[in-house]
Amino acid sequence: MKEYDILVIGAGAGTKLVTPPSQIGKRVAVFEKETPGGTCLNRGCIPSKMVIYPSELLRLRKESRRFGIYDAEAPTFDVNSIFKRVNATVKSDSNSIPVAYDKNPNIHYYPKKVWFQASKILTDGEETYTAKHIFVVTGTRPYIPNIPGLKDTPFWTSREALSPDVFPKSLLILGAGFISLELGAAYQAYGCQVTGLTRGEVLKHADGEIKKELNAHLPFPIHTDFTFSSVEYKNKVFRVHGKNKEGNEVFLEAEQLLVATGIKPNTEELHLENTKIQVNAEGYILVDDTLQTTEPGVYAFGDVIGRYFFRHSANYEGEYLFEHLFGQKSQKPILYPPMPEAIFTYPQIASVGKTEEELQSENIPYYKGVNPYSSSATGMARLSHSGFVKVLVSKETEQLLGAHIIGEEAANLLHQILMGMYLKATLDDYLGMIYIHPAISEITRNAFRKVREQKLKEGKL
Ligand SMILES: Cc1cc2nc3c(=O)[nH]c(=O)nc-3n(C[C@H](O)[C@H](O)[C@H](O)COP(=O)(O)OP(=O)(O)OC[C@H]3O[C@@H](n4cnc5c(N)ncnc54)[C@H](O)[C@@H]3O)c2cc1C
Ligand SMILES: NC(=O)c1ccc[n+]([C@@H]2O[C@H](COP(=O)([O-])OP(=O)(O)OC[C@H]3O[C@@H](n4cnc5c(N)ncnc54)[C@H](O)[C@@H]3O)[C@@H](O)[C@H]2O)c1
Repeated sequence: MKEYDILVIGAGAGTKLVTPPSQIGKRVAVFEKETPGGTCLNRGCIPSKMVIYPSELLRLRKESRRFGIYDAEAPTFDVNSIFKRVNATVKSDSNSIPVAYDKNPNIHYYPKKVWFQASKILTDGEETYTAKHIFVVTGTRPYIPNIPGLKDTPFWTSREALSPDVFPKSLLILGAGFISLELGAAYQAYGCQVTGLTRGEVLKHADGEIKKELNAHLPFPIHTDFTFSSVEYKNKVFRVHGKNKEGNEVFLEAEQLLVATGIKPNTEELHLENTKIQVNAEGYILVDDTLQTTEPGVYAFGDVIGRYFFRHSANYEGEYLFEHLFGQKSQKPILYPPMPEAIFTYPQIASVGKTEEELQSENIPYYKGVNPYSSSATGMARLSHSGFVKVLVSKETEQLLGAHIIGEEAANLLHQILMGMYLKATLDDYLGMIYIHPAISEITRNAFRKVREQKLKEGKL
C-alpha cells in the first residue's frame, strides 16, 4: 500500500489541495480519470467563455446598426476554427498541469480512476493508497432525462457542443438553464438556428422581474411548459415530439440536439458502500460545517456536495479546507460570503442574495430599487433599450439582501455591489461614495437612489 499525507480524487477544484499543501511539505497523490483541470477547464467555464466572447463581437457588430454604423459586407468567420483554437488552448493548459506536478517531488499525479476499497483506502484495481486526509472532489456530469428514444440518438451534451465535429445549421436544446442560455446564445450568434424546449419556465431559479425581462429579450426562441413524449433520429435529423404549452401535440426538428437538463453527482463509481460516507437522495455527499464527510478524515467539496455548482464556490471551499486543516488560521465552520452567479448569455445576467419572491415568502421587509440601463448617462450613450439593476435592501438594517442585474456587463457590474454586501455596507454607504460620471456603475447608484426615494415616500428620513 502506498502512503501519503493527502489523497485527492479529482483534478478540477481538487487541485486546490495539491500544490498548496505540497509547498508546506505534505506528500500528495492526486487521481484524475479524465484530462486534468476538471469540467471548468476542459468542458465548462473556460471553453464556453472562449466560444461566447467572439460570438458577442458578432452581436456587437449587428448592434452597431442602431448607431448608424453599417458594414457593407457580411462578416466572414470560420466557426470551426474558433472551436479548434478554443480546444487547442484548453488542451495545452490541461497538459501543463501534470508537467508542473512532475517537477514537484511532493506530488504524485495518477491519471486513473480510483474508488474506496475500505474506509480510508483507495484503489485503482491494482495498487492501494492511504493517507491521513482524503479529499473527494469528483464533480458532476450531465443528467440525461428519461425521454423515450433519447438514449438511442447521437445527442450532444455541453461536452460535444463545445467541441463539435461539424457546426450544425439548426439546434434544438432541451432545458432552459445556464448551459442552454449560454451555449444557445453563442450558437445563435454564429448563425445556427437555435430553439429551446423546456418542461417548466426559463431560468426557474431567477428573480421574477429578471425572468420577465429575459423572456422579453430571449437570445433564441424557447418553448416553455413543454411535455416531452419522445425523441428520434432519422436521416440525420433529430425530431422531438411532445405537447406544447397550449396542450397541442407537436414535433420540432433540427440537425443537432443538445441536452442541458441539469447535472448529477459522480459518486456511484466511488464504492462509498465500503466506507461510512453518506449521500443524500440525489447522490450528493453529505458533509458537516467543516466539509468533513461522515467518515472522519475524509472531506468533500465542489459540485459533488451539491451546495453550489460553480468553480468559484468550489475554489472557495478548497481554499477554506487548506487553511482550516493545514494553515495558520483554522476557521470553523466554513462561512460562505454572499455567493454570486452570472449567466453569460445575451442579455447577460448576474445575481447575488435573495430574490424578491424569496423575501416575500420569508416575510422579510425590504426596499426595492430598480433602475433601467436607459436611465443613466452611459445608457443614453449605449442606446440601451433593455436591462436594469435591481437592489433589495433590508428595511431593518439598510444592508443589501439581494441584487439582480440583466444587461450589458452585468457580471462585472455586480462586483461593486458584492463588495458592499461583503463589507455589510448600508444604503448610506452605497450613496455616500462618488461614482465616476458617466461610467456604467452609475446605473447601480441610481438603483440605490430609487431605494432612498422609496424610503422617503414612506416617511423615513
Ligand atoms: C458548459 C459549462 C459551463 C460552465 N461555466 C461556468 C462558469 O462560467 N462559471 C462557473 O463558476 N462555473 C461554470 N460551470 C460549472 C463548473 O464547471 C463546476 O461547478 C466546477 O467545474 C466544479 O468543480 P469540481 O472540482 O467540483 O468538479 P469537476 O470540475 O467536474 O472535477 C471533478 C473531476 O473529478 C474527476 N473524477 C470523477 N470521479 C473520479 C474518480 N473516481 N477517480 C478519478 N477522478 C475522478 C473527473 O474526471 C473531473 O475531472 C460550467 C459548467 C459547464 C458544464
Ligand atoms: N455561468 C455559470 O456559472 C455556469 C454556466 C454553465 C453551467 N453552469 C453550471 O452547470 C450546471 C448545469 O447547467 P444546466 O444548464 O444543465 O442546469 P440548470 O439546472 O441550470 O438547467 C436545467 C434546465 O433543464 C430543465 N430540466 C430539468 N429536468 C428536465 C427534464 N427532465 N426534462 C426537460 N427539462 C428539464 C430545467 O427546468 C432547467 O431549465 C448548473 O448548475 C450551473 O451551476 C454554470
